[in-house]
Amino acid sequence: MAETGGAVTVRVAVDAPQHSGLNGPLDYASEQALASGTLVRVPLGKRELLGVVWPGEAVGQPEMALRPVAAVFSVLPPLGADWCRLLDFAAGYYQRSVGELASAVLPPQLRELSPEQLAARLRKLDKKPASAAVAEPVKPPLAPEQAEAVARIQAQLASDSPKPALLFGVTGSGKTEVYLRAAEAALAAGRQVLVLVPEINLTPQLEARFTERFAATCPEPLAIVSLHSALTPAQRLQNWLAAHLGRARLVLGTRLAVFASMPELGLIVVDEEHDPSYKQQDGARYSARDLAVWRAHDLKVPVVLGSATPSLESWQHAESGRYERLTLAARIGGGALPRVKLFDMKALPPTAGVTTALTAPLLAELKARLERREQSLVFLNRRGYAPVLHCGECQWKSDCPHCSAWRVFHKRDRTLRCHHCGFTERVPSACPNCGNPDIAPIGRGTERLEEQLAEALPGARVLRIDADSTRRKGELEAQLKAVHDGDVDILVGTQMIAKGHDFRRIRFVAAVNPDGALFSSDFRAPERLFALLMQAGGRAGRDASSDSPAEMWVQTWHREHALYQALARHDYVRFAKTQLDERRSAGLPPFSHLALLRAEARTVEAAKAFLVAAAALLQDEQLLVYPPVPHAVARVADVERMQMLVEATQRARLQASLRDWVPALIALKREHKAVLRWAVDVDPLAI
Ligand SMILES: Nc1ncnc2c1ncn2[C@@H]1O[C@H](COP(=O)(O)OP(=O)(O)OP(=O)(O)O)[C@@H](O)[C@H]1O
Ligand SMILES: [Zn+2]
Repeated sequence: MAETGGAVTVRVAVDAPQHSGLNGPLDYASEQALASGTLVRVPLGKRELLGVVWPGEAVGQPEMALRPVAAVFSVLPPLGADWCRLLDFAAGYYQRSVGELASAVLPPQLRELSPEQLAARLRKLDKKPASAAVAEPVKPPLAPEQAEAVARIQAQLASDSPKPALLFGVTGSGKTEVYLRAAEAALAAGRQVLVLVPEINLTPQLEARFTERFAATCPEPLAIVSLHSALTPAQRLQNWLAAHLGRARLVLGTRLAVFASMPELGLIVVDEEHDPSYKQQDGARYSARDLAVWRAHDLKVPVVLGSATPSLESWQHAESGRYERLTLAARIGGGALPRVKLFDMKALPPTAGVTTALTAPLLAELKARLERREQSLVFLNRRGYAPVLHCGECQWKSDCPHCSAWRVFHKRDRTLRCHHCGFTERVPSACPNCGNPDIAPIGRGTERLEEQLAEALPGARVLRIDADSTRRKGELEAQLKAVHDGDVDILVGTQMIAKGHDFRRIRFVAAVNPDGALFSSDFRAPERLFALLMQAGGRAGRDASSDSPAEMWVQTWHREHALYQALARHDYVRFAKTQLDERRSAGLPPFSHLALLRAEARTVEAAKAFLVAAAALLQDEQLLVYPPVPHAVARVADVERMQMLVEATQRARLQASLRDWVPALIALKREHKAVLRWAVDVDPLAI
C-alpha cells in the first residue's frame, strides 16, 4: 500500500484476460487502508469484478489517475497470508495470473453478491440449527499396522518440520480408519482438517463416515462440510464461508478444495493420491495433490497421501526418503486379496458369432457366483452401447464430422454421440452413405455388456453404473445403495465403480477388455492401467468373514505382459520398480520435468507454425524441445490440436525458462492470428 494524497494505493488481484498482458495484481485507489486478503470489487474496463487486496508494495504511479475500489467486503475477515502465498505459488508455478486463479477458485457466488448480500448470507450461517445430539461413535480397535501409521502421523503433527507421509495400503487395509484417527488428533489439537478425494461420487460415503465419527465431538452446525463442483452455488458459498470462518473443522472435497481458506489448517489428507482427476485439465492446470504437499510444507503441517498404487512420483519420493512411507500390507480382518486369474483369450477355440467380452468360462463363473448368491462386478472402461456403428456394404463408420473420433452408439436413447464435442444425432435407420438397412455396432461398451449379461443370465439382477446411468441428481446414490443393500447380483460399470467404494458383498470382479491401454503412446498409460485394475480387483473380498474365495479375472490377449504378471501377484512394488527403471533410462518423469505447450487452430499448419515459432523463443540449451505432434484426438469440434513437449532435468531450470517464455508467447500469439487458443501445461499428466 502506498499513500498518494488523501487516498491510498492498493494492489488488487483481479481476473484480467491473459492477452491484456496485465498478469500481476493491479493498482487501485482506496479511501481507507485495506488489509491484504480483503475481498473487494473493482472496475476493469467496462466491468466490475471481484478482487483480492494482495500483499506487497503497490507500484504507485502518482501521475496516473488510479480507478477507485468500488466496494469492500468488510463484513468478511480477510483471506490469510498463507492463502495468498498458496495462490502466488500456484499461479507462478502453473504460469497463470494470480487474479485469474483467485477468481477461478473462490466460490462463484462471491462474484455476484454485494457486501450487503454477503452480510445477509453470513447472518444465515448463524441461524443454522445445531444437529441433534448423537451417540459416541464406536471406534474399531486399530490393527497393528494401522496403529503404527497413526502413531507416525501423530508424531508428525507434533513436529515443527513434518515430512509428507505416503500411506501405502493395499485395498481394504483400512486407510480410511487411519485418516479418521489422524483427523481426530488434529481436531483435538484445535486444528482444521482438509481431506481431498478424487471424485465427487466418492464424497457421500466418505462424508458419511467422517460425520458419523465426528458428529459427537463437532456437533456445531457446519462443523463438517464438503466442497465440490456438484454443490449448488449457494451451498458452495455457505461451506466455503464456514471453512474460512473456522466453523468448519473438517472440509472434505475434490481438487478445488485444496484452495479452501482454512485459517487453522493443521492436517491435509489426499486419498487415492495417484488419481489423475487431481489434475485440473483447463485454465490453471494445477495438480491438487502437488499443491496439497506444497501447502502442508508451507504451513509446516503434515500431509498424508494415501493409495494402494501410489503415483510413481510419490513412490520415488518415498524411495529417496523425502516422504515417510507408512505401509499397510494386510487387509483388515486378515482377508485375502482376490486371487487374480489371467484368462488367456488365445486359448479359446475360435467360434464364429461368439462375443469375446463374455466368454463361456466367464459366464459359467458368473452363474456359479449367482447361484451362491454372491455379488459380482464386471468392469469395462467404455460407456455407451458400442464405440462405433458400421455398414458392412460400403464400410461406412459412424465418425464424427467435427472430430477425429467415432461417434458412440447409445442404444437406450438411440443416439450417436461424440464423446469429445458432444455432437449428437438420432441413429440412422439405414446407412447414410449407401442406404443399406443392415448397419451394425462394432465392439462394446457398458450398455451393451449390461444387455448381454441380462440375456445370458436370465433372472440375474444386473445394474449398470457409469456417467450415463447417473446423470440425474440422486441416481448414483440410489444405485450405490442398491449394491450395498444386496439388491444387485451383477454390477457393470466403468472406472466410476472401480475406485474407492467399500463394497462388502462383491466376491468376483472381471475386467473384460483392458488390453487397449497396454499399447498407448502415453508413457503413463501402464501406470494408470495397473492402478485401475488393482483398484477394480480391490472391490472383491472386502468382507473377510465370508469363506468363499474372492477372485478377479482379467480377460487378455497378452497374458505374459509384465504388467499383468505383476498384477497377478499384487506386486505393486515390483511394478513400480520396473516402471521407474524404464523412466530413469528414458529420462522421463519423475527423473525429468515436463511442460507441454498446446495450440489449437482451424488448420494443422497454423497450430504447428505457432509451436515452431514458440520453440525458437526458448533459448536454454539445457532444455530439450520436442517437435510438435498432434494431440491423441487431433481434431475436436473442427479445431486442430497440436502439442509440443519441453523437457528439463531440473524443475527450477524449467520454471525459470517458463517465466520468460510465457509472456513472449502472449506477444507471439498476436502475430499468429489463426491460432485460436494456446496453453502451457506444467507437469502434464496426459501426453
Ligand atoms: N481397525 C479396524 N477394525 C475393524 N474394521 C476396520 C478397521 N479399520 C478399517 N476397518 C473396516 O475395513 C473396511 C476397509 O477399510 P477402508 O475402506 O478404509 O479400506 P481402504 O484401505 O481405504 O481400501 P481402498 O483402498 O480399497 O479404498 C471398512 O469397512 C472399514 O470400516
Ligand atoms: Zn465430435
